[in-house]
Amino acid sequence: MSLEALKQHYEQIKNVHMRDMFAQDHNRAAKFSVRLDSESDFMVFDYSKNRVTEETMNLLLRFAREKQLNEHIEAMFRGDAINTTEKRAVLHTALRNLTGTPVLVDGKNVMPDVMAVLAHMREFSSAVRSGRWLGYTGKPITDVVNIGIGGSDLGPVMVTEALKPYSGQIRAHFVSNVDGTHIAEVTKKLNPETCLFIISSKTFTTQETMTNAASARSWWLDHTHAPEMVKRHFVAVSTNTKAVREFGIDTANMFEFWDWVGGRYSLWSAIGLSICLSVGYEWFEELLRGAEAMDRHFRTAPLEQNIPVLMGMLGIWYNDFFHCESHAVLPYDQYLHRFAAYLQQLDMESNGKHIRLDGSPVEVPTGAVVWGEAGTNGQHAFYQLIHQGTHVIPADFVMPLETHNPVGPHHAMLMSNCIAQTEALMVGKSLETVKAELRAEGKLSASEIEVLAPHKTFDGNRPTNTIVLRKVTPRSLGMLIALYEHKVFVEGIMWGINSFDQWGVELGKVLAKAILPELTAPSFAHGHDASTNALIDLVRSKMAPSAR
Ligand SMILES: O=P(O)(O)OC[C@H]1O[C@](O)(CO)[C@@H](O)[C@@H]1O
Repeated sequence: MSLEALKQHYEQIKNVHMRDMFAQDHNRAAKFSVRLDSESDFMVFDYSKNRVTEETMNLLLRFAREKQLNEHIEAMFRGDAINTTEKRAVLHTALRNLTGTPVLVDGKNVMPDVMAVLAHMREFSSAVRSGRWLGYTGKPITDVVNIGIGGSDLGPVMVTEALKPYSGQIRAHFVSNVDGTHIAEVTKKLNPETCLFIISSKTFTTQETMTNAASARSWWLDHTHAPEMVKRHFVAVSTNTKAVREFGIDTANMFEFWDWVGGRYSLWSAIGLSICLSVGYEWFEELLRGAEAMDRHFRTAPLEQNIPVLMGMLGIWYNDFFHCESHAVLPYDQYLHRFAAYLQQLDMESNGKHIRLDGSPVEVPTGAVVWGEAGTNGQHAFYQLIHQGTHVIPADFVMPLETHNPVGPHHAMLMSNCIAQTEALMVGKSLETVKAELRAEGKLSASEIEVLAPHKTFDGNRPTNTIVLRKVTPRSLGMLIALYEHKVFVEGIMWGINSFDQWGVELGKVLAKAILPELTAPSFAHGHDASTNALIDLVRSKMAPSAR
C-alpha cells in the first residue's frame, strides 16, 4: 500500500532541507515544473520549492491511482451523480464545454440548454452595454448591481475586479451582506433611472439575498413609483422560476441554471451575468475558454504532468503527513485582490467535511484554512509568521509576468519581491551566516551577537508553489480558477469526502430564523443557554418596543 510507503518515506524526508535538494540536482527546477499553453496565454506551475523528491511524487501519484483518481475525474466529467448527499451531478465543466460535445444528465444532453442560456446572456449584455436596453425614463443603463451571496457573489466580484482592464462603461456593484449598510451604501451611488439589479440566487430563498432584493425594490419604487417598470430594472439568475415570478420579475428576464451547478462553481453559468455586463460577452467567453483548456488538461494529461493533480497531491502531502493546517494564496497582481476571499469558499466550503462518502468519520484532518492577500501588502503584515513562525504554511505565489499598468519601476519591483519571497522561504538564512554578518559589521560584542543572531535566522525549508501567468487576462484567469476547482476536487477524492455539498452552513441559518422573532418579542428570551439568552435580550432592549 502506498500509504504505508508514504509514511515511511515521510520519516526519511521530513528533515531534509530543500537547499540540499537543489544543490544535489541542478535540473530540479525543470524537473518539477509543468507548462500549459492556451492560445497566447500560458501557465507555468513551478513546484520545485516543495519538500519532495522524485520518489515522493511517485509515491503520491501511486496513492492517487490506488484511490482511482482517474476514474473519479471521468465520473465528474461524464455527469455521474457524484454529489451523493444531494443526488446530483457536478457539471460546472459542462458550462465551459464550448465545443458542445454532448453531456448527459439522466439521459438528457444538457448542452443545448447551456448554449441557449449563453446566447441569452450574449443578447442581453449586448443590449444593455450598447444602450439599447433602456430604463423606465428612456435612459441607458450605467450601473449594474448584483445582489447575491456566497457563490452567487464571490466569483462574480473576484472576476469583475480581476478583469477591470477589460471593463467598459457600465459600473458593477455587488451587495451581499444582510447588514443594511451594504445595500444603503450601494444605493447611495445609484440613479434609479439608470440602474439595473440582478438578483442572483440559485435557490431564490437565501435570506440575505431575498432581504437585499426586497430592500432594493422598495428603494427603487420609492424613487420611481413605477411598479409596472420593475421589469426594466430587475432581472434574475436562478434555478427557481416560481420564486422569481413571485418576486415580480418577468421570467423573460430570468437567466436559468441548473441544480448540477454548485453555488461556488457557478461563476461560469448565468451567475456570471454581472461579469458579462462589465466586460462584455466576448471576454466572458474567453474566461470560459481558459477554464475549458484547464478542463481538457485535467481530463487528459498523465498524472505526472497534470497540474491540478500535482497541486492537489501536494496539498495531501502537507495536510496528511506534515499536518499543516493552513494554506496561503499570494497573488502578485493587484487585480487579483479578491482571489483569496473567493478561494476561501471554493476550498473551505468544499472540503471542510468530517464525514466520508460512506458515512464514516474521516481519518485525517480535511480542508486547509485558506487565506491570503495580494502583492507586497501581505509581506508587511503576516509574512513574518510564514518565515519565522512555528507553523509550516505552504503558500501559492501567483506571478503574472506582464502588468496592465506599466508605471515606472513598479512591475519590476513587484516581480523581484515575489521571487525573493519564494527564495527566502526556501533557502532561509543560517545562524552561522547571521553571526558572520554581525561580526563583519563590527558594531556588537561577541555576547550581544550570541543573543541577537538566533532572532535573525531563518530556517527556510518553507514550501511554495509558483504559478506563473503571462498576464491576468480572461483566458489565463479562467485557467487559474479552474486549476483551483480541480485541485480541491483531487483533495476531496483522496479524503473520500463529498466536496459538493455544504450541510455545515445550515444549522446557523435555522437558528438565525428562530432567533429573529425573539429580538422583538415582548418577553425575555429563555429557550437557549444563558449566554445566548443574554445576548438576545441585549439586542431586544434596543429593538422590542415594550423593552424600551
Ligand atoms: O445562490 P443561493 O441559493 O442564494 O446560495 C448562496 C450560497 O449559499 C450557500 O448555499 C451556503 O452558504 C452557498 O453554497 C451558496 O453559494
